[in-house]
Amino acid sequence: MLSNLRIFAVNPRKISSLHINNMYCSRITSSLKRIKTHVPLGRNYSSLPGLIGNDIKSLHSIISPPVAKIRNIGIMAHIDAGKTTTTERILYYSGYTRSLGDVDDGDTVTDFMAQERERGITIQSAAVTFDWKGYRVNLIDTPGHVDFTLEVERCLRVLDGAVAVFDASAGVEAQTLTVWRQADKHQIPRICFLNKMDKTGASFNYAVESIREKLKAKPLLLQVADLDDEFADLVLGEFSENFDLVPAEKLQTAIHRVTLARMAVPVLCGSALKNKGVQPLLDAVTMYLPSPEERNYEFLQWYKDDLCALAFKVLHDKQRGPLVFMRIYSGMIKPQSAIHNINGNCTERISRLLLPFADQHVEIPSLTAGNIALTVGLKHTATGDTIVSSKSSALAAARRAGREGEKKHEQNSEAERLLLAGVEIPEPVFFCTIEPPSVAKQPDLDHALKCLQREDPSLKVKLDPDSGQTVLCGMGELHIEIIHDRIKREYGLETYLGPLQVAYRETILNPVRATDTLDRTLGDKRHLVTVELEVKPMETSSVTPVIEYAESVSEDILKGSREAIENGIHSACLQGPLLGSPVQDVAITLHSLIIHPGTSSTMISACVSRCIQKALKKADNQVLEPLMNLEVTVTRDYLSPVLADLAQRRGNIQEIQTRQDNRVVIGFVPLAEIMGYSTVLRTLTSGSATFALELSNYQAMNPQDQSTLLSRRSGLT
Ligand SMILES: Nc1nc2c(ncn2[C@@H]2O[C@H](COP(=O)(O)OP(=O)(O)OP(=O)(O)O)[C@@H](O)[C@H]2O)c(=O)[nH]1
Repeated sequence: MLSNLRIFAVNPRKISSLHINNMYCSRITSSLKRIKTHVPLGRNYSSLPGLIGNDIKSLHSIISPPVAKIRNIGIMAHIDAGKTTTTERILYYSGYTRSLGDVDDGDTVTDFMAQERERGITIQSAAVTFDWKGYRVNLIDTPGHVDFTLEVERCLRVLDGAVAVFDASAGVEAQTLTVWRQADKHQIPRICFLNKMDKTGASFNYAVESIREKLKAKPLLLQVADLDDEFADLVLGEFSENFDLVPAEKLQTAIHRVTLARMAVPVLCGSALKNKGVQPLLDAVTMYLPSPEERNYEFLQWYKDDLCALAFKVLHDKQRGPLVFMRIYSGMIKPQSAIHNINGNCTERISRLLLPFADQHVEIPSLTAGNIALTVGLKHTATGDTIVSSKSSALAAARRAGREGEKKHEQNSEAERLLLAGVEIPEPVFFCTIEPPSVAKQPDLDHALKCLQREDPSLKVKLDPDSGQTVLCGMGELHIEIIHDRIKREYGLETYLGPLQVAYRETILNPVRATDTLDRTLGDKRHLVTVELEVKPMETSSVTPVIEYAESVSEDILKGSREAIENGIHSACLQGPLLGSPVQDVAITLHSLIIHPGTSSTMISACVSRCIQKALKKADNQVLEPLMNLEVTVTRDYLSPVLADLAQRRGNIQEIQTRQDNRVVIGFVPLAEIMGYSTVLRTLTSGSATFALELSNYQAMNPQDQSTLLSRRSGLT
């Protein structure tokens, strides 16, 4: 409840004694209902924001503000914590929208994709640029649903700071932990916003404790006293003598420093829905989160003043073609100029340069380091590519990086270190076939899938070698559903999806040796290869096979045929003998390879591949299935039916926590058993429970479950 808000008073002129890790909190006993809000609560948000017209304040004339005044910020949280609502309020208070969008009414600015408006969830992150008290803030709204984790990772890579939004009645939830870990990985300074303080069951103390315990972070409790005049008077009057006098800017600088060093996280609270605490949050963003020049990006020294940027998002626009969002780390981008893509090793031309404002874009003449730009005209750049001004500039940077690497005895290749993204693309866990309405439409479907893959590297598309059908592989049911929907809406193609299937893997339990000979004459050429190799199980998990060469295999043979051998190994491991699933956790040792002169590399690959397939068939095989971390939040009354249902789904319950009046069931469950769980859970609990799922690992199926699965697949049951 708002009346239970705990507030730390910061006097803008004088500040009370400061013990950063043990800040004073005071309870406001008076209801904050008396606070006057200056926000009209009308829902008549005028459809799309445009820069001309009354709804949107025009952008400041400064296109590239001083870098110290830039904040590249992301908002991250568990699903439904209120990121989108908070973003809408931020846009309202920063002056860019005249009325408030509402996720429940489906008229928010940042959730501009049709599906987002209908489903009320954030799917694609949209960059929004606005100004606040002389600062330029580039804000990226990131999705909370686990199916879109990669979107979050990608966005975190280009941020200098983040706001973690929590539902104050739930504290730290499953997905908060995931995004928190991701932010740790990218060393992002953060502030916390405890949202939904108006909700029954909201507890400031509980949420702060969960930040301390589950995230292992040190919360700094802050709230500016100007939310409530009466409270401010108390602090400035009666209580002021209790505190040492510390100038406000000294306090701010100290908080800024500890936030930047990630020694602690400032915590603010409020209610985005009820328009409470949003301006202080914006102040905190500008005061405590770092500017781009305060982040220590090691690679900047290699580029000096040359352009270095990261393409972190690609969108396809029907009229303008691919739009590429870029974070500029150094140098400048101009329209009508060429850029070099290090990943693709290609040079292409930017035709236009835009400043992103949700789904509206302002044309600009140039943009400098620290900013987020939107470029038009790049046809080959994909999400995650590193962009520089020219090939020679990349070479110069590589030389500098090489020198630096030598000093530090680093092993990485120069080119590798120049690539900025470093975002791991998780392996998809679901797949299904997709078919166009007619064979004639197959090229259109291929085009749509190619465009969607450039936008979303977690979407994989394969061809089923047996049926020739196109197969979609994705991160979850929702992910595949959204892709299907987008093909229909954005590319006008009505496609048919086959049943959703779990992506299993396979491995072997014992080492096996095999030999094979391929002898084929094509035209007047004889191709003859003999190979002997061993496939053995590995203790450590590795998605790709570990390849070893016995000493008996001569250097000469390897020099000419290494690529062909390894291609053969990789292609053989894509299809295991049990289910045709990828084979993992294996090491392959090549013992001998005899090649008749003139044998083509395709034949060498084919022979190696066939030999591995033979070995895999001889081994004892094991199916590995994706195991999910599951967290179900349910009221006490419904706990028993939820547990009984999970037991039938091969669920393994680890812990049942108490969270206010709710019970939180934490455990593991095989993905195959949890398909369509949202509908089941809704029915079981009359819609009162929520759940979060995340891939934990691949685990060996027990013999009975494995044989049931194999019989089902072969049509015997
Ligand atoms: N009571 C209360 N409800 C809120 C508050 N902020 C948001 N909500 C509600 O919480 C629900 C989720 O809000 P969103 O803003 O869509 O949350 P989100 O984190 O962006 O959700 P995803 O994009 O799906 O991850 C909506 O029904 C909002 O109206 C708040 O301060 N108080």
